[in-house]
Amino acid sequence: MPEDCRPPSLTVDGLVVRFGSRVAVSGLSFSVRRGEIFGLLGPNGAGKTSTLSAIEGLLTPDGGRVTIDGVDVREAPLSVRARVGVLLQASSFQPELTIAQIVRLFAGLHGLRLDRGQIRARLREAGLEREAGKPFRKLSGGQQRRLALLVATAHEPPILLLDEPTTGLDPQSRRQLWDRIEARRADGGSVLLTTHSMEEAQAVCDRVAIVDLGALVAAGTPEELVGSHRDDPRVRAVAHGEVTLEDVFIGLTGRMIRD
Ligand SMILES: Nc1ncnc2c1ncn2[C@@H]1O[C@H](COP(=O)(O)OP(=O)(O)OP(=O)(O)O)[C@@H](O)[C@H]1O
Repeated sequence: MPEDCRPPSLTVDGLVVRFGSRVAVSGLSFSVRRGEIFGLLGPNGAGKTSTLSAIEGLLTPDGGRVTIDGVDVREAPLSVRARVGVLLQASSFQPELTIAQIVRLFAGLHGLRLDRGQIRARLREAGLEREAGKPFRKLSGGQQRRLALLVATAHEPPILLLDEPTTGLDPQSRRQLWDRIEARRADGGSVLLTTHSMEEAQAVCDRVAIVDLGALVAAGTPEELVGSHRDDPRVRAVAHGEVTLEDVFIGLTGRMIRD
């Protein structure tokens, strides 16, 4: 099947999320196909985390629909939990639990009983084998992120939601996480991630959506976005030379600092 004809596995259609009188997401629509890494880009407060929260069922949308393989997430929350892995912005675990205990515990929450050998194999894949007996509090930032990703994917969900997965990581840890995300794609998984890094969007995302004030501003492959906005005067005004994805992002969302 040609790549663009792959059926979407995750569809967000006219999503609205409000917090009191504040509109966090305002009629947002996009879809993520199987075997695709899709990036949600937007300034602080644009509504990215609220969108992920609505997809994973942590909050009830005030309008619109989220479907996973055609099933409305509000109608089948258990099926969503089985099909979606979530890596939050700040994942933390009980500081005194060992890494092996954490993996066993969270796999158990998904109904998986992992024996010692299976836990060891998963830790090895994540580059954490030597840390199996360490308490969580002793892990480095990169190790914590790798553990969080391992836990999020313990039940091998076909869809991954990653909220700023590489923020605060050193280049080595970041590259390793990219490799792991790309491996999920190679296995046919779908990945929706948020990022403030245009480098990351360009390096790993097949398509991106720029959102601002809860609404879609532009979507396409990073190359398409640069190509179609290269001559936009707002983009030209902020470019320092050859137009980049960051120029398009700032040109379309403005220079104003957000809260
Ligand atoms: N629990 C909440 N109560 C009230 N307002 C909220 C809540 N969560 C988010 N908001 C508001 O909703 C809007 C969207 O926030 P959201 O966290 O979704 O943005 P974001 O794009 O993820 O931002 P960032 O890049 O800073 O993480 C913001 O104006 C934020 O202040």
